[in-house]
Amino acid sequence: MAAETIDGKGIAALVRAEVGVAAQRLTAAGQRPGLTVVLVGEDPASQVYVRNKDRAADRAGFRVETRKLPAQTPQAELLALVAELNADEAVHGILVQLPLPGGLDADAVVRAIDPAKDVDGLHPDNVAALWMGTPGHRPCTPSGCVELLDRTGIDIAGRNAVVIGRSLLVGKPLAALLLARNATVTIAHSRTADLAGLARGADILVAAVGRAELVRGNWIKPGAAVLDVGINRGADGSLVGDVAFDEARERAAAITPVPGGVGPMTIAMLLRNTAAAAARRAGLDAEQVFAEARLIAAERSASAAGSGLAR
Ligand SMILES: NC(=O)C1=CN([C@@H]2O[C@H](COP(=O)(O)OP(=O)(O)OC[C@H]3O[C@@H](n4cnc5c(N)ncnc54)[C@H](OP(=O)(O)O)[C@@H]3O)[C@@H](O)[C@H]2O)C=CC1
Ligand SMILES: Nc1nc(=O)c2c([nH]1)NC[C@@H]1CN(c3ccc(C(=O)N[C@@H](CCC(=O)O)C(=O)O)cc3)C=[N+]21
Ligand SMILES: [Mg+2]
Repeated sequence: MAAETIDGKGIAALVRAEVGVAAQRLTAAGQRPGLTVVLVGEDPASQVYVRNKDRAADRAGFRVETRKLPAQTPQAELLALVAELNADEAVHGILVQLPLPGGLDADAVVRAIDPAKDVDGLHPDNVAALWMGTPGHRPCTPSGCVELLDRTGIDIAGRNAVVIGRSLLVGKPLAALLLARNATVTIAHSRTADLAGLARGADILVAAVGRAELVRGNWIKPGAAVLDVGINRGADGSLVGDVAFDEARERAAAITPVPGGVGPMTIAMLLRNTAAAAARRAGLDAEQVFAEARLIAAERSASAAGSGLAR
């Protein structure tokens, strides 16, 4: 039997609707959520991200801007921009697109971001908070993956999770989040022996590699949940994930497509982190703002459905 396709696009729309309600409340409290994305050079995956994020932020009622800089931008100029954004009261979230072009020191740039505005969750203070289980911004793609599992009703505790990929942006933080939810986590990478065999033990398999269709159907444990983070360009310019979708869906119980899976969730969680930063600036409890927004958003969609105006 073919797997359930996890509707990342639809679930992300729900999260964005909730964040939109929170944004109205925060705007009324004098803190309209503001997000600035810094894009240096022309990384293709970053361009997909920037395009989709602008529209989503706009619709959720955020102030959003993208600062585009040429690939030859000197380090000092990039650091000066970060300092300017740190000092700007209208900016609650700063995201510097990675990877940066050669010659720029991403580590130094990320360290320069005010941790409270580091909505990507990459500053060492936020990385430490993640592993310690204390409050801080969590990276967007990993938290989007967990949100997808939760909103699809897939259990995490006690299950074997295999995360392929160990980047600071995706693999490592996702492993930390799954561990915090009591999964038994294995992190795999380019030096892992018998990757296919390891994957076959996974109840939850995540591919965050950046190699089109690396994960084949016979790597999937029957009944597993498969999350495909990869964004690769096919020969015809289309987007392709790290999982051979048509093969994998024959064995998995649930699987995310590309596009329409993890990618839209990354954007929804970026907006949520930015709204959380605005809430804290307004002196409000972000979790409480979201809990209330969730109820209001659910009421609105129920009454829209009741009046025949389903979204
Ligand atoms: N959907 C979304 O929202 C997002 C998608 N992405 C996409 O996800 C993918 C991964 O991104 P990111 O984590 O930043 O990538 P990185 O290039 O930073 O990391 C890739 C990881 O994959 C591992 N790897 C490479 N080749 C193999 C292989 N043959 N077998 C096993 N492991 C391998 C690498 O191992 P090693 O460490 O040994 O080199 C590394 O740990 C990319 O396609 C990216 O575009 C990224 C962010 C968000
Ligand atoms: N500092 C930093 N943080 C990141 O989180 C980060 C980054 N740099 N650099 C690039 C990668 C890539 N990334 C994506 C986010 C959303 C989509 C996305 O919206 N995907 C849609 C695409 C839809 C389409 O346009 O066809 C989908 O999968 O459905 C893709 C890719 C975030 N990244
Ligand atoms: Mg996707």
